[in-house]
Parts: sequence; C-alpha cells; structure tokens
Amino acid sequence: MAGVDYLADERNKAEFDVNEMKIVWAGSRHAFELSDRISRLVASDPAFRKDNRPMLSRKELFKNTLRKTAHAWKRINELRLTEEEANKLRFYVDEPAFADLHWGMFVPAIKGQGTDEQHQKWLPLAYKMQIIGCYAQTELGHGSNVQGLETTATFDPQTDEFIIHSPTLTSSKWWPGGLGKVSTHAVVYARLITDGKDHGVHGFIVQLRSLDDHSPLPGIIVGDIGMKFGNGAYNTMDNGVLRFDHVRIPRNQMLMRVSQVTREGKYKQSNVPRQLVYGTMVYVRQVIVSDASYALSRAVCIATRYSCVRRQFGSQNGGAETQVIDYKTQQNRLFPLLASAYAFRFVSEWLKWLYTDVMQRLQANDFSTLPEAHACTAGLKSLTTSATADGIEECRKLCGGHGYLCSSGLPELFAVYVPACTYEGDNTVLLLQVARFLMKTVSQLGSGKKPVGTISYMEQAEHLMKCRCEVQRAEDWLKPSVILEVFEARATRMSVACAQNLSKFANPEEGFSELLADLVEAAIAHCQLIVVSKFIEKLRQDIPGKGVKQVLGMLCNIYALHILHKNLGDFVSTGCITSKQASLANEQLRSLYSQVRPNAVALVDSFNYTDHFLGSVLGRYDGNVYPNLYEEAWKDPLNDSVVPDGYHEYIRPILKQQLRTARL
Ligand SMILES: CCCCCCCCCCCCCCCCCCCCCC(=O)SCCNC(=O)CCNC(=O)[C@H](O)C(C)(C)COP(=O)(O)OP(=O)(O)OC[C@H]1O[C@@H](n2cnc3c(N)ncnc32)[C@H](O)[C@@H]1OP(=O)(O)O
Ligand SMILES: Cc1cc2nc3c(=O)[nH]c(=O)nc-3n(C[C@H](O)[C@H](O)[C@H](O)COP(=O)(O)OP(=O)(O)OC[C@H]3O[C@@H](n4cnc5c(N)ncnc54)[C@H](O)[C@@H]3O)c2cc1C
Repeated sequence: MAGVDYLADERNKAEFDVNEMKIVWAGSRHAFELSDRISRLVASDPAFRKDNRPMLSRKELFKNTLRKTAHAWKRINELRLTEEEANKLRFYVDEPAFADLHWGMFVPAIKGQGTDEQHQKWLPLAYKMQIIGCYAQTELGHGSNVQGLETTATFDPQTDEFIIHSPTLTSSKWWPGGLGKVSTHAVVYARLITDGKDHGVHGFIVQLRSLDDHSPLPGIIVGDIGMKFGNGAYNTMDNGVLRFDHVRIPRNQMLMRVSQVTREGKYKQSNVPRQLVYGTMVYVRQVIVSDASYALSRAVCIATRYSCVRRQFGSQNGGAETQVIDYKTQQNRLFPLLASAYAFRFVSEWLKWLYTDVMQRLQANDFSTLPEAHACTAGLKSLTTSATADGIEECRKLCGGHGYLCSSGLPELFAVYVPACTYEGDNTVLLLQVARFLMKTVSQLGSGKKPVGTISYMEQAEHLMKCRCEVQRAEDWLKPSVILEVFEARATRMSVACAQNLSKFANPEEGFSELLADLVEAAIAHCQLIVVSKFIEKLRQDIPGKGVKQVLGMLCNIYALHILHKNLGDFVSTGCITSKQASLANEQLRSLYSQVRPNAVALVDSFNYTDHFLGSVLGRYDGNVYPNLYEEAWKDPLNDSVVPDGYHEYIRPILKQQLRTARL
C-alpha cells in the first residue's frame, strides 16, 4: 500500500521536537536547509541512480562514475552552487570518485604548501577543473613511513629543472585515488636532492597526462592497481600506480612555502615548521572524522528502522510478535552506536573549529597549536573510523539475514567505508602519534610548561592520580562532572603508567617499541575522553526545542557509560572506579536504554536522510520493508529467465547422470 507509514506509531512515541533535532544534527538552520535542498536535488535526478552498482562490471562501474561526476560538475556550474553546496552535492551523490582527491587533497596541498605565485598559477586551473589532480604520496614499499619514500627529485642547475625518478620497483607510487585513469597532474612527494645532498621528502607538481589526448607524457608509466574489496564499493575509484623515468619539471613546480631551492641550487628553509609538508593530511583527517559520523548514522538509521519493523517470537494469544528493538540485547548493541553517531557528529564540529583556528594562527606565523591539532586529528580519525567500521558491521548483524543482502545497503556501505581505517594514516600508526604527544606532555609536567587545549586536564595530574570516584547510586552516573573526572583520571593514569615504564629503559626509543600496545591503549583513553568532553560541552550550550537537550543528554550518558563498560579493565585496574561502581554504571545504562527506546526512530529521522541516500530497502522511511524486499529480489539479472544460463551444459547432465546411477 503506497503512502502508508508503517513506522508512524514509532514516530508518535517521540518525546522531543524532531525538526529542532534536525537543525542540531546539521549544525545550524542554514546548514539544515542547504543539506535538505541538495539531498532532494540529488534524489530526484535519475542520473544519480545508484541501486545498480553492485551488478556492474568494473569498467561499467567506472564509466558510470565518470558520467555522474561530469553530470555533477555540469549541475554545479548551471546552478552556480557555492563551494558548500557543491560539497553537499558530492556527499549526497555518494560515490567515491577522482574529484574527491582533486578537491580534497590536490587543491589543499597546493593551497597549504604552495607560494602565492604558485597559487596564482595553479589554483585557477584547478578550480575550473581545466587540470585534474591527485595526491601521490604512498609507494609500493612505503605508506606509513613517509620519510622512507624513495622517489627522487634531483635538481639540475644546468637546466633549472628537477628530474623526477623512480629508482626501484618499491618506489612506484601506489594507491593514489584518481591517478589510475583520470588525473592530468599530481602533487608528487619525492626526496629532494641538490648537489648530491638528500633533504628529505617534499611536494612537487607534476603533469602526468597530455591535456590534448590524455596519453601519459614521456617517461611516465601510469595505470590502475586493480579490483578492491567488495562489489561496487570503492571500485568506483581509480587508485593508481605511477612510475617516472627521469621526468623533467621546471624548478618552480616544487611546492615552496616550507622550503625553497634557488636558481643556483641552494636549499633554504622558511621559518615555518617542516611538518607543514604533512598539512594536507591534517586537513583530510578532520574531514574523515566528519564522514565517520555520517557513515555510522546511516547504518544506525537502517538498523533502527528495521529493528522496529522486524518481529520475532513473543506472540501471546495470537497477538503480534515482539519488535526486535525491544530485546535488551538489541538495544545494548544498537543504542551505543546511535549515541556514537551523535558523539562523533559533535566532536567533528569541534574539530573543524580547531582546524580553522590552527589555520588562522598559521597565517599569522603562530605554530604553537600545530602539535595538538596533529594529535587531535590523528587520534580522532583513528578512534572514529575504527568504531564506525565495526559499527556498520554490527548494524548488518543487527538486521539478521536480510542485512547480508546488497539491497540492505549495508554490505556496500561497509566495503566502501572500511579502508578509512587505513587511508590517511593506518589507525594504529596514528594512535602512536597521539601516544608520543602524550608522553611528551607527561615528561613536561612540573617543568612549568602548561598543558593546554584537550590535554589541559593533565595540569590536574596530581589530583587525578589519586582521586576517588564518588558514585554511590546508579543515578550518580548521570552527573557530567563525575563522568569527566573518571575519564580524565583513567587517561592520566594510563599515560603516567606508560611514562613510568618508559623511564625504565636506558634507550627511550627501545622502550617505546617495547610498550607500543600499552601506548596505543593510553592514546585511545585520551581520545575517548575528548569525545566525551566535547559531547558534554555541547550540552552546556543553549539548545532549543522541546525535549531535544534531554534526549541528547541520554545519548551522551549512553556513549560515556558504554565506553566505561567496554573498558572496565582500564577503569578498575587503574583504581578510578570500584567494581561496585562499575555495576551501578551498568544498571544506569540499562535504564537509559529504556528511556531512549521510544525516541529511537525519531532520533534517526533527525539525520534527515532521503531513501535515495540511504540506499536500503530495510531502512526505508515508510518501513514498508517486505513487499519491497520481495520486489527487489526479482530485479536481479539472475531472475531474467526462469531456467538459468548453463542449465543445458551443467545442470541437466548431472541430473541425467544421477538418474542413471539411481537406476543401477
Ligand atoms: C563534482 C565535484 C564536486 C566538488 C566539490 C568540492 C568540495 C570539496 C570536497 C572535499 C572532499 C574531501 C574528501 C576527502 C576524501 C579523502 C579520501 C581519502 C583518500 C586517502 C588519501 C591518503 O591516504 S593520502 C596518504 C596518507 N598517508 C598517511 O597518512 C601516512 C601516515 N604517516 C604519517 O603521517 C607520518 O609519516 C607519521 C606517521 C606521522 C610519522 O612522521 P615522521 O616520520 O615525520 O616521524 P615522527 O613521528 O618523528 O614525527 C616528527 C614530528 O612531526 C610531527 N608530525 C607528524 N605528522 C604531523 C602532521 N601531520 N602535522 C603536524 N605535525 C606532524 C610529530 O608530532 C613529530 O613532532 P615532534 O618532533 O615535535 O615530536
Ligand atoms: C582506499 C585507499 C585509498 C588511498 N588513497 C591514497 C591516496 O590518494 N594517496 C596516497 O598517497 N595514498 C593513498 N592511500 C595509501 C594509504 O595512505 C596507506 O595505505 C596508509 O597510509 C597505510 O600505509 P601502508 O599501506 O604503508 O601500511 P603499513 O604501514 O604497511 O601497515 C601495515 C601494518 O603495519 C603496522 N605498522 C606500520 N608501521 C608501524 C609502526 N611504526 N608501529 C606499529 N605498527 C606499525 C600497521 O598498523 C599495519 O597493521 C590509500 C589507501 C587506500 C586503502
């Protein structure tokens, strides 16, 4: 029956104003209206259809992505969309493509590492997409260890050029998105060599393909690295391989904001930190945290709606069976993910603010907050992408068997999302960067250097090392001050314990290697504290709308207490809480699940996702799952004929042979 809302009862149960929550989720009324308008624009345009993706061959899939990107670009220009609107359009088209790397990495690399002159030359071309670029850093032999890259850029003073060369197989660039088949240019990271001296890795703008016929330029070998995990999924992207055979580029194509090579071949460094060469990664990690909240919220939306539609067991006297969302086990798996989606959304908003602030300071040559920005973006990228990848898979399981069907939208979402744990920095490697930052902070305690920003809690280290949690009743766990203190105490104690263990080693690097696993755990504790504290900060703001703040308060407590429950070992072994307090936290968590339950569907409606964007029969807004799931099955090309191709060659002979055997 068209037009019936099978989830209407669920929507009527909501205790808060959904329209106001939509604005909180979007970030502002402006952001909500923009997002709403663009999502409808995309959903109503048949050119952006995506339901056939898992069925397409790689070539068809890729060509389809080219077509969609060209169409998106046409619409962006026709409608004169702003950058914010264009970015939303890209988001709702929901198909990884070369343009992501062009806008998300190539342009920011030039902006962040180029000089004014280089901006003037390259940015107008890139903004009009008259050149298309990618970010060619990773090689076959090295990704995490950027300082270990092997590609060389040797200055030739005779011709005033750099010679870009791939000296070994392992120096082949490997993975850059958009490189395989599309990019005309790349920012290539290579070891700068002048007068026989190696100055380490720097960025260079290199043209790869002819702007006339797209053929690779002389000395360049370039192609796609092959199929990746999952059908459809990230295979819309042409991740590429690239080799250089003594390719010459003019000297002014080295990105020269951080350091320069003069006409005479002299190497000079500006008074900006060398780490700015890594600046594009900081930018993208911050974008990835925001994407994590969107990917997780999407999976949670599907699993929540479907859990209300799906019924199993519990029918009494012929009445309806139990909605699976009413099982406490389902709630215990689903609601922390719902809470995490909101938590990641708010922490990503804050991270965006932090990034903007750092950028403004950099303009004014204030580099003081760069280490914290690096630690926060690295740590939160790691924490949120790992939790999101696991969360999407959990949502698939929460949908039972039907979650395994492509039409649930969850397999493709998982396949497309899971590389986020690796790209832009392997999650463990990034946590170790946080750990280094923590160890440095601990070692400076008492030196007079005040820890600031997200690490300022360490200023209270003396208190946090010995404080006792005051919880006596389950409700005490609802106090933000209580939650904050135990998270701060746990993070401090884990960091200090690592620092004490490190000090037992004569060689600090040897100690660091030995303690890697503990260091990663300390880094996770610190990052979880950031997420919890930013959620609490959000709740201190004025949030209008009936019941909105209250229900967000429940989610904040669920997020914190669930983390506490999952990491009881840390909290109890560091003496931050007692086992009795742990069981009170669990009791409070159960009560919070019951309070959130009537609001569950409204909380996922607040994401304001169209059915097109969700791409899931199970997550449909109207909850009309079964007829649509049934219909969807018949669309599979395997059902085009009643008798399958291959019957005569393979099935019939077996059947006949079995008949003969049976007669014997
Ligand atoms: C239609 C059109 C629409 C148009 C619309 C237009 C709208 C716009 C559209 C927008 C769309 C966007 C979409 C995006 C999609 C993205 C997709 C994803 C693609 C994925 C791309 C990638 O995958 S791309 C490669 C990333 N590859 C890594 O990620 C390597 C990790 N590996 C390292 O990152 C380093 O190698 C590692 C480990 C730090 C060791 O670094 P190292 O060897 O130097 O060693 P150390 O650890 O000693 O570090 C030395 C000192 O540097 C400090 N430091 C280190 N990093 C720092 C940093 N970043 N910033 C500051 N400081 C840093 C550190 O804290 C130390 O500081 P100190 O000395 O003071 O202690
Ligand atoms: C889909 C996708 C898109 C990508 N797009 C781009 C792109 O556009 N441009 C680009 O330049 N690159 C790109 N990459 C490459 C990506 O950035 C790297 O793969 C990533 O940084 C991880 O590096 P790696 O592959 O060298 O992993 P490795 O470092 O080899 O990791 C292997 C294992 O070793 C562990 N490990 C490594 N070092 C340490 C250490 N010091 N301590 C403890 N454990 C360690 C890791 O935790 C991991 O478990 C992309 C990758 C993917 C998957």
